[in-house]
Amino acid sequence: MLQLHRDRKQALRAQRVLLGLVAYLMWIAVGIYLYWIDLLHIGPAGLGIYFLLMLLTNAAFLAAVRWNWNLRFRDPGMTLGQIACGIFWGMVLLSQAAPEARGGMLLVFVTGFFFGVFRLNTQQFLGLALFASLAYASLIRAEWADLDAETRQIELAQWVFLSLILLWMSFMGGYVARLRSNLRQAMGRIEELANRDHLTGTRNRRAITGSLEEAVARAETEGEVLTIAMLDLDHFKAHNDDHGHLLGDELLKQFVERVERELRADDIIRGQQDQPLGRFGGEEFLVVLPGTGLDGGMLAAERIRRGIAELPFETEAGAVAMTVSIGLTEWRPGDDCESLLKRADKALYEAKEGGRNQVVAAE
Ligand SMILES: Nc1nc2c(ncn2[C@@H]2O[C@H](COP(=O)(O)OP(=O)(O)OP(=O)(O)O)[C@@H](O)[C@H]2O)c(=O)[nH]1
Repeated sequence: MLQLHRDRKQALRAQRVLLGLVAYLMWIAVGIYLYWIDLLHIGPAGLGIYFLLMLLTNAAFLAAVRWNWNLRFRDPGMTLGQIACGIFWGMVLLSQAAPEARGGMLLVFVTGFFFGVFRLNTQQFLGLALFASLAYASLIRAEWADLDAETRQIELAQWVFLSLILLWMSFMGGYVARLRSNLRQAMGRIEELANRDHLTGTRNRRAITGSLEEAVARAETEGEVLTIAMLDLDHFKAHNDDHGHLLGDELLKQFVERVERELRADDIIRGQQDQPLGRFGGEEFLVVLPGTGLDGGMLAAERIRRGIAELPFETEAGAVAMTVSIGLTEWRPGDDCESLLKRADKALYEAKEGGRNQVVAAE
């Protein structure tokens, strides 16, 4: 597929503008055919200028997406504007066509409304339908005096049918737009569920590994520093054995809350887009700190360690003291995710061996 923009959403919008171009080309074919069978009032020069101006509006929409001017609008897809332009250009050609050609032309004309399905709600559809209906009414009104009785009847009938079809399309389009919005919400929810750890509510292994892969790629291509920390609760099995699995679960949840609080309060990490913590496995957690070197990572890890050890956790079974061991390492040239994780694991093992409740940076 033609790559129209580096940004995925903008590329989609540009594709829609090109779909609009297809509709305009279809309309141009209609114009040429009508001219050929002598059902148009304008000559080749007028027709050429008309086609050119029409295509220029389409090009303007494409340029707006290409150079991101559209992002300042509430609807960056510019759906309403594009359809309104389509209606305008449609009406211009309809006004230049012989009355007997208009019935067929209207068939092609209404297809432009399908673009509304991408974005518009029922009210906006109705607004456009009203605009098109009034435009056609004023077109007939302007020619009324020159039309014979039979043509007047036909034109009136066409206007009524056009208005009815547009009304129907407005409700249908609004319905599809609602379906689309429900679908988008459901997709968002599914994505959220796919990335959350159901017990602690923090990001799961899949999500945090995704962040790690992106950070490693940026370290490789842009030379951005990166530090990761592997966290493992100390003697967690004993807590489970002493108080039961449910209390263990409660401790894990409270642990995550505390770590997230410490990370949020950290100046180095605060500006990050994604939450840097994820549950890697049972009582093991990974913190990914892109843009942070080993010194900054050390400060963050120490802060977490202290935040866990300084106060016992309040539970139904009373206060439970917990500590955490942390293995830390910085990205080095040639590292991939696996080598980085392996080194962090090794440092974590040393922290455990060294007596737990401590942070060890990899050699
Ligand atoms: N309650 C609860 N326990 C879990 C969960 N996931 C893992 N565990 C427990 O975590 C414990 C991990 O024990 P070990 O790997 O022996 O480690 P440890 O007791 O923390 O000891 P060190 O890591 O050496 O300090 C096991 O008892 C697991 O059953 C969970 O989701 N909920």
